[in-house]
Amino acid sequence: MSSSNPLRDASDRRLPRIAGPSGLVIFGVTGDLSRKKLMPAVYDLANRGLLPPGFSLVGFARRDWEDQDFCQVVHDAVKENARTPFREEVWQQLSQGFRFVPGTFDDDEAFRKLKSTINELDKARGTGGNFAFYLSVPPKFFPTVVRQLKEHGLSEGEGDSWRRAVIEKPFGHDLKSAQELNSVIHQVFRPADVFRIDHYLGKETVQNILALRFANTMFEPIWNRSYVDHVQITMAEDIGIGGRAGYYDGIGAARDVIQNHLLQLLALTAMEEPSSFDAKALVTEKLKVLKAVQLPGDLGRHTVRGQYTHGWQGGEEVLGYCEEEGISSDSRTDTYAAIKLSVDNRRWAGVPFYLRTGKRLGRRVTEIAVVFQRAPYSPFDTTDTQELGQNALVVRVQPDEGVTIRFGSKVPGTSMEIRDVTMDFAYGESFTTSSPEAYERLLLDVLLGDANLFPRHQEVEESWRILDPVEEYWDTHGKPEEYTAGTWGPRAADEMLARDGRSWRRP
Ligand SMILES: NC(=O)C1=CN([C@@H]2O[C@H](COP(=O)(O)OP(=O)(O)OC[C@H]3O[C@@H](n4cnc5c(N)ncnc54)[C@H](OP(=O)(O)O)[C@@H]3O)[C@@H](O)[C@H]2O)C=CC1
Ligand SMILES: O=C1O[C@H](COP(=O)(O)O)[C@@H](O)[C@H](O)[C@H]1O
Repeated sequence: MSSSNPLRDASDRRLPRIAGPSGLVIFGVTGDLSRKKLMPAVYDLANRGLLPPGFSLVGFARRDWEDQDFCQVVHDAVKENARTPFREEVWQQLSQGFRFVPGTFDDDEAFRKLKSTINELDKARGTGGNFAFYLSVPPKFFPTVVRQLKEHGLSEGEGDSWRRAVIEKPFGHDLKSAQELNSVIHQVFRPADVFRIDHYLGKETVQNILALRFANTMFEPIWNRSYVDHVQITMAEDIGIGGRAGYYDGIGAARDVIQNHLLQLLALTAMEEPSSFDAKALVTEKLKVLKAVQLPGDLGRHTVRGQYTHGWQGGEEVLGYCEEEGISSDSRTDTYAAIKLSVDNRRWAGVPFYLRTGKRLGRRVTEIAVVFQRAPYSPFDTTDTQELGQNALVVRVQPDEGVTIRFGSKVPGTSMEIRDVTMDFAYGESFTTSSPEAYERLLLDVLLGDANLFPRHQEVEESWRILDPVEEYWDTHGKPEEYTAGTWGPRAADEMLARDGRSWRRP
């Protein structure tokens, strides 16, 4: 590793791969995602020494900014949200490659300027003409931007240089639109150059599901219908929609995260062991599971959607969804969704998978709880086992990353009283290195052309196949049930599980 390159730091061995000459164009650079995640991730990658010295970043947005205004915006975003400490020498080298192109997505002149900017950067910084275009924009603009890239000769590099498209989620709003979008994108980019982002796959704890299951011997023998009672996958957020009304309204919780993040978590939890960890082997196994997923017959009893109303959170008064800026008072968008699914194969037949997500819930927590059946026979007095629940293995995806195993243990004393206890693995205690942010990992993978952690279009389409009937059912059956902000969602969600003799975990 060259000591003359301030962008490199040999101390970080967790992400040893370094991107070759390249640059990144972010469309929608003024948005929430860009500010909170993408710009800080670029800086963190540079700080860890994983970007090439001439790395370049082009922001595209409808602002009347000069390059130095853009630099200031990135600077502020980095200071606020980067994970690694601010180092002046890294910043100086990185920011020399920052350019800004003002314009809207239908502005041909702006795309011509983008092309000349990329050519200029190639000469000035040695990007090799290799550029990734990150579409961090409202999904309805994905086709327009992709077409503009083709129209202006940006989608293909010269010689052996590469051009890649990074598409945010949700990819379409149903199966049909996802297929249409796919066809537009594939008319422009080769399949290997399309990176559909699902940032949950970039999370360390999500990748660890595969390590937990397939690097160990003790879990796999009980990871099936003979031992598992049910699986609960929860993605709870305490935040509301922030300033994202334009994106969120009409999309709702199920399209926003069940179609992608939660179904990916389900696929990783339920899939068979892949023959290797390359993209093809992983997608083969994930796809088999997604194809086996079925909805219950009666969607009225086995799905629930909700919408938060005014309430209190962390001691602060918060608005109801329909009172948020940009949301109409009669919006029927779901901010909470819960769905029961089955995985109809030999391993999982009869084991329900319950998925739930919501905004303005009691706490921010994402977890996968594999809940085991009760022992078939108990030699203990029932009074002694009143506080013994079901064994469970909980993958704590965030924020308190780790794994918990819950089991019964004898309470010290002269009687045989048995109670639930937990055994915990916490990342913070077992490892001294902190996890890279998901977007950091994924951006690096894009620059390296490594598609392992990106869903393929077949997975995306299979996920829409699962969700479409639910959305159609909801469209024609009333409106979401209200829940007070700061609680754990609508009452109907508790009733849904109670009918099955189960209850949601209170993480
Ligand atoms: N925010 C998040 O936490 C996450 C977001 N995503 C995905 O990322 C994408 C972007 O989301 P997010 O950043 O939250 O959205 P925002 O609404 O915050 O940002 C959207 C961006 O697109 C620009 N834009 C919108 N309309 C136009 C237009 N007509 N012409 C030019 N620019 C336009 C906006 O520019 P302007 O400032 O001028 O309006 C802004 O830069 C979405 O696909 C979302 O699903 C995925 C995971 C997490
Ligand atoms: O994709 C999305 O994810 C975020 C939550 O991401 P996390 O990494 O903090 O769990 C969510 O807030 C947003 O609505 C959704 O689009």
